[in-house]
Amino acid sequence: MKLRRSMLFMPGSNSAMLSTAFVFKPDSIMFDLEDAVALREKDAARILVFHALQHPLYKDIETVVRINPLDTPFGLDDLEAAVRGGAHIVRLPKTDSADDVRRLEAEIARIEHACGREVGSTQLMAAVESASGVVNAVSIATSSPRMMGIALAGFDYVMDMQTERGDGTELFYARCAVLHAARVAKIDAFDVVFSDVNDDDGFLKEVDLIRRLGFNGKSLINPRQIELLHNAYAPTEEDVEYARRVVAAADKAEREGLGVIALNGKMIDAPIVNHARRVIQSALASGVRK
Ligand SMILES: CC(=O)SCCNC(=O)CCNC(=O)[C@H](O)C(C)(C)COP(=O)(O)OP(=O)(O)OC[C@H]1O[C@@H](n2cnc3c(N)ncnc32)[C@H](O)[C@@H]1OP(=O)(O)O
Ligand SMILES: O=C([O-])CC(=O)C(=O)O
Ligand SMILES: [Mg+2]
Repeated sequence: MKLRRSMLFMPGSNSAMLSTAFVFKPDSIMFDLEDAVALREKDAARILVFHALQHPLYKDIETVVRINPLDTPFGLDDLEAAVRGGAHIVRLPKTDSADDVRRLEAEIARIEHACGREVGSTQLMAAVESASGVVNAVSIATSSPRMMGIALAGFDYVMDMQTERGDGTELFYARCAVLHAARVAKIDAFDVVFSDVNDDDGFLKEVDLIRRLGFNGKSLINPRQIELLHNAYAPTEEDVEYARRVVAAADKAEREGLGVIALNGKMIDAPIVNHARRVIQSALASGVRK
């Protein structure tokens, strides 16, 4: 089971962070060339990220580069650096339509071919940050076999919607739309950045909501959020114990040729057994909640 709970952003211009970030062990690390990088640092950041991608310290971790959109003066140069540097995933911000992804895909294939990287090996994800992006989420998510994920980017999205971040009501439709698009396309879904790095309670409340909705994980901005997120996503010992009993009861029922059965008065059928197997797999991959 490939876990993608935490995708840690870091400004591509920050050489101190680039040289230490791998120690925090997020599931994926995201070098940002877009909004975390000042205009006059764009070129320097691109070179730093190109070198960081090839450093042996990053060889065991999934790497993502958030490029600038292709209609900016930086987008294509960013893409060259990301693909030639060997990024596993390119994240396209401010994706409004499937055409944005298709244009990116064509450029990636050209660069892979030119630099001798296997054509098709660079994966893609799209961040939707506007009403158009959210409304087009299904066509964006299904736009390319390279797509591995779709993310909701809350800050630009609430601006486009002429509102602001609040208790989550303002994101409810967008979260559901992005999540459904991901499940239609069979790719991963990532929730928004939580910006107050000192508010653990607020962060955990948001994580509880998005975990129950079904998101694979979240974009993060600070290493202190990683452990909190991973722990909240791990199943509890009771969940695992119950899942084991469900699977054992289902296996016994199958040997005896029975279909639906009951365990402690609760119906056990195929979806419930599948869920139980998933809980066990996820405990094997992430451990149990502390
Ligand atoms: C709307 C958007 O587009 S969001 C996406 C773009 N934004 C970003 O990439 C922001 C990334 N995050 C950051 O820059 C920072 O975490 C901030 C500015 C939010 C907070 O900074 P600080 O208050 O200094 O964080 P904090 O005190 O927790 O830092 C502790 C250590 O972790 C490091 N650190 C902090 N954030 C990160 C990060 N995202 N990646 C790697 N290392 C980090 C710091 O360098 C510091 O290291 P040190 O102890 O060796 O000096
Ligand atoms: O992509 C993200 O998660 C962060 C971002 O740009 C936004 O919220 O506007
Ligand atoms: Mg944004």
